Amino acid sequence: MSERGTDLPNVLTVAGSDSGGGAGIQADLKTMLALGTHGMSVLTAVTAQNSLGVQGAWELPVEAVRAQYRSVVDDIGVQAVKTGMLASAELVETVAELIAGTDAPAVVDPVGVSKHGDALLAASALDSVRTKLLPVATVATPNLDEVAQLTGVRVETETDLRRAAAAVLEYGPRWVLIKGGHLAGDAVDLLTDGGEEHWLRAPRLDNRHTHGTGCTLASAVACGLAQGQSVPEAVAAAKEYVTGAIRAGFALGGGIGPVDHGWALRRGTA
Ligand SMILES: Nc1ncnc2c1ncn2[C@@H]1O[C@H](COP(=O)(O)OP(=O)(O)OP(=O)(O)O)[C@@H](O)[C@H]1O
Ligand SMILES: Cc1ncc(COP(=O)(O)O)c(N)n1
Repeated sequence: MSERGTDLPNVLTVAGSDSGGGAGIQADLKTMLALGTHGMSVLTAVTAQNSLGVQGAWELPVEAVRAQYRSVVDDIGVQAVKTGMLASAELVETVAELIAGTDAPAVVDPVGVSKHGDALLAASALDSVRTKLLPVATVATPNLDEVAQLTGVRVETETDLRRAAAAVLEYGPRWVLIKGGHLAGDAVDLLTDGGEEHWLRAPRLDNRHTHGTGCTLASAVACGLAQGQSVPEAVAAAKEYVTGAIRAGFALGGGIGPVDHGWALRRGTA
């Protein structure tokens, strides 16, 4: 491998900016750097955000999103795409159409609300997520609140994860990774394509600084796919990466601090 990293695969995030640097575009790009890929971004919205919550959010015009995407894909090329905050029905539909025309795997994190309960997607966009975005996903990565919003299935126990996965698969993603991070007990996620089932289990870490876990996990999956891993391989590696990042999460501001994206870069150098 060249020292300049010219062999790095290109990974694109289509997401919102988190001014506090813990989630959104910032989490995605840090993950992409830490996992040995070249990260690129299409900004969909700007949020004024910190460890206490989201103080404001502004969407970008559809033309600005489309132009960023075309600039990246037409010249540089992408080996994987990841989506996060898409804000409105119009943006969801635009991004779904752009992904459908791109020959690369897509990881769709159907971001609905922030950890503090701030809405990051208009209620009027849910139907577009179901019928336009989920069908173009190689892997969809909803958390339990997003599963409930999109399918009506409420998960209270690990066995409910199977029902949740089946309900999301009805909308057409090739794989679904249901994140059980909000359940009590171990942090258990279920990856399935309707045939294979992979249970991913990690001990629940007693660290309240977990801002950005979902963005980080989905970006890490996109990195693995861009590097040629299968979906189960990429998800297993991403789970290990996010678990390490939560373990190293740190206080910042007066509220919930971010996970530490750099932990894997420091592995073996301490
Ligand atoms: N306290 C914890 N200890 C270990 N793993 C956790 C913990 N909390 C979440 N996880 C894991 O982190 C990943 C992200 O899950 P989570 O359910 O938090 O997603 P999310 O709600 O989309 O994230 P976010 O709250 O950042 O939007 C999953 O693999 C989940 O199991
Ligand atoms: C721009 C943006 N995208 C996604 C999230 C979700 O992350 P979290 O649930 O950890 O707040 C966020 N807070 N902000």
